[in-house]
Amino acid sequence: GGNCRASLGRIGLAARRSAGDVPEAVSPLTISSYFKWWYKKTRIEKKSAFIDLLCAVPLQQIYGCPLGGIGGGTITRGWRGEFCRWQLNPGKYHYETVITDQFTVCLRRKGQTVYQQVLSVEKPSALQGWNWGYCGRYAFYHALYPRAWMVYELPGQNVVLTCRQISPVIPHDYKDSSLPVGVFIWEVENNSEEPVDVSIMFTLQNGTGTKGDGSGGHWNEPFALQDGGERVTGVLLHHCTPINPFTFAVAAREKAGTVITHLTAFDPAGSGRDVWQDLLQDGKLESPIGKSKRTQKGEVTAAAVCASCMVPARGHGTLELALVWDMPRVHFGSKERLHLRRYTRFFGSNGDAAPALSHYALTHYKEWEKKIEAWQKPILEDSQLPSWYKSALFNELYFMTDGGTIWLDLPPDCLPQDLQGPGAAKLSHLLPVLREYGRFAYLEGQEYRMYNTYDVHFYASFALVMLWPKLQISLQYDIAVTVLNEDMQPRQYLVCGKTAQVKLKNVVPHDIGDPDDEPWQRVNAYLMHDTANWKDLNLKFVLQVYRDYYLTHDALYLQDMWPVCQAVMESELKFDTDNDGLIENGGTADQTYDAWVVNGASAYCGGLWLAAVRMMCEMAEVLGDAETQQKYGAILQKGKESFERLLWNGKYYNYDSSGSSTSSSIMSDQCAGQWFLGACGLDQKELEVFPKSHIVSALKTIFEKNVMSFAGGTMGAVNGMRPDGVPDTSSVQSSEVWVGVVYALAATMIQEGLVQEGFHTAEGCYRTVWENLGMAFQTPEAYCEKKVYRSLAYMRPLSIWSMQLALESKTRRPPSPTPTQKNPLHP
Ligand SMILES: C[C@H](CCC(=O)O)[C@H]1CC[C@H]2[C@@H]3CC[C@@H]4C[C@H](O[C@@H]5O[C@H](CO)[C@@H](O)[C@H](O)[C@H]5O)CC[C@]4(C)[C@H]3CC[C@]12C
Repeated sequence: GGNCRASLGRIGLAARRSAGDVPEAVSPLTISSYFKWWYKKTRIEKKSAFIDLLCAVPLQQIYGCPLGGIGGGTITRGWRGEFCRWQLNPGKYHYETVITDQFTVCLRRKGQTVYQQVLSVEKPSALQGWNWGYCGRYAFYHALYPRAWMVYELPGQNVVLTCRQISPVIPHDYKDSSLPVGVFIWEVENNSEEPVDVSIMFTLQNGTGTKGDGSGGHWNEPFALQDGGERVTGVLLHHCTPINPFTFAVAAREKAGTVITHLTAFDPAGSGRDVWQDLLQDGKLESPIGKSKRTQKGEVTAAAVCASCMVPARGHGTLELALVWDMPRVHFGSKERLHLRRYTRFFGSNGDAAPALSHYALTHYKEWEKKIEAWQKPILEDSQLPSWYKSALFNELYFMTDGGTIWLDLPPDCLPQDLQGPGAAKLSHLLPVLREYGRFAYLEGQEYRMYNTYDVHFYASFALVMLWPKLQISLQYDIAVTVLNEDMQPRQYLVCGKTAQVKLKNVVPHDIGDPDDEPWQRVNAYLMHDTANWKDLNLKFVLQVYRDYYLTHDALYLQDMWPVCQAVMESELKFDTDNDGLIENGGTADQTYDAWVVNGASAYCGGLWLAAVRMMCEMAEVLGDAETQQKYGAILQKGKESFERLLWNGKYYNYDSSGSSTSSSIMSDQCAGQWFLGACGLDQKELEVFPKSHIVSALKTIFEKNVMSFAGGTMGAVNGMRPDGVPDTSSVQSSEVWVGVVYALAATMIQEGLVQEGFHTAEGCYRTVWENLGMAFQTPEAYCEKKVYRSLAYMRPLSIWSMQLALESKTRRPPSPTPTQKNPLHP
């Protein structure tokens, strides 16, 4: 994708667009209120903006598979092996390649070093004494998250190195998946006729490439930990940062025939000649004992660990290294509360866990590999599935950890009121769930710094509920609490300019807060619109509650969520202003398409509404609440009729019923309600909400117009298409493709039997993002036909897991809840 580098632009206030491209809807008034807000935030308060439209992160087409489990921080490596994207402070990203962080190989034959090379194609100005510039033609990179493989064919040496990078991201595992570790397993293949001594040296700089690396006070020490007959040694790199101090460990497993040596500290700002010569001499490092001195202000330091073994002629050897980071206690940006990461439950919170974590990682990675293989194998070996889909399905999962993700542990003595105010006391299983499984949050996007943005999580939630269902349940409990609470603080919203309170009671929040503030304590970091008026958020809560119950059979969860569902549906009912059983949009961009105005009855929100009403009936039946069942049953009858009358045009559902010049646009997401109904088995004939023939006709129209008549059918589905086959350019977002929406659309197509169409539609997005735009491991929210994109590394594309659910359901429908599970109140 390198050829796109210069020509890609961004959508937003800083977009490199010609003036003529700016949609009429972008009012100068809002732009000026954003600018005023931005100025106050960044220049006066000296904080960073939750969405910075004026200083966007530059696009770098360099990323590969990240390291680390869920919610302990992540370190992303590039596909050329560099350590280049850092998220150690929760939710805060730092994009910097730290050139010292490298693997170097040394080969020795007959007691002489014959080859010593940094395994990097770079030729940096730093560390001039090292042999840089490995020829990229001899290196190969493969990633299948959470694993990656780097193969190096050492030129002229008859030796092949394969590094397996593994992170403990294991479905249904709530312990090892939380660990802030990654391992590098180096397989050495000696294809020559003589033995060779092989050393792999791992060098790591203290810090993450920020100014803080030189803030002084950092220091290193060697360590060794023997437990259960296994010995792991390495170097600890301590960081004395004022906020969120942490320790790295670079470690290796000692075993018969393997020698581990180290250098406690070296100067990465110098030539690096001492380290190089040390290794060159005998393939080992000096291994001094004792701690290093603390760094002075302005000084940086680094450490090295080297694993060596002899590989016989035509033989094979293995060297096992690990990188661990221990930042157990974290403050968010407000610094108001101290939080413990999930893994502290197993490894303690004193900040001295790096040796134990290293030992655990190096003695458990084989188990992790087995579990990951057992999970991925049936999909990888399914010859019916195309290769691109296998890559997309697993690799898009990078966002589960690299979405600024945080996974916290709650202290056992935590009280409901410690959590989030009065709402907490009303949910009987809130505390047990959060105490057992912790608290989970991930960003809307690396560039959109809001946790658990709920209208978007609706799409991504399939990945969470299918792979870590307890985290989805925990997240839902957190949302439920905020529904019951309010925040009466007034504030001005940037788009409409009006002042209103931050959070109303009985409505679902937009997000759970900004990690640069105090998430959970202060929700709704988003201040573009007052989302109390959004039409989709409440419905998306109800839809997820039933979907989660259908997939998990968790009756206690259903029971706890039921009053909350009733409360948000009551709030939503006021949007049915003409009492026709269908809600109306308010003539603003009052839903997830937050720059695309919608007025009156709409396919998107109206469809979500009917699906939610249908699910209310289902839940009422399960819970034996006849009155509520009857109430929503009557609304459903009336609403279905209104929906068809107001929106069905014989081929598809109109965008909205306002009769505006774009009312008849074809929206790619018009079947979102059906998507959820189908995923929960509520689409059978006698239960159907939308006539099957209408859904199939709508999907076929979307395929013909939004997919095949857009970019030659090769870029997925444009959000809005005019019936004459020209994209709807009435708003910024109608002419965008949203990757996560496309994967959801593909899932809906599969559910409805349009399997070929579904795969073709989704393939367009995968190939555009991962191949043509070079945006591997940073899938954006949106792109346009002509080289414009928006919001890199985004949550919504995790919706690809709904394609997998649709495929699995076709062969094996999840068993229906048993009668007892179905009706916990009236067994
Ligand atoms: C201020 C402009 C004019 C508004 C008016 O006068 O009516 C706005 C027009 C376009 C807006 C930008 C559109 C893209 C971004 C959207 C982002 O919101 C998040 O994005 C998701 C949609 O991609 C949404 O589902 C999620 O809930 C939101 O958190 C906010 C920043 C935008 C750059 C937005 C900024 C205002 C406009 C320029």
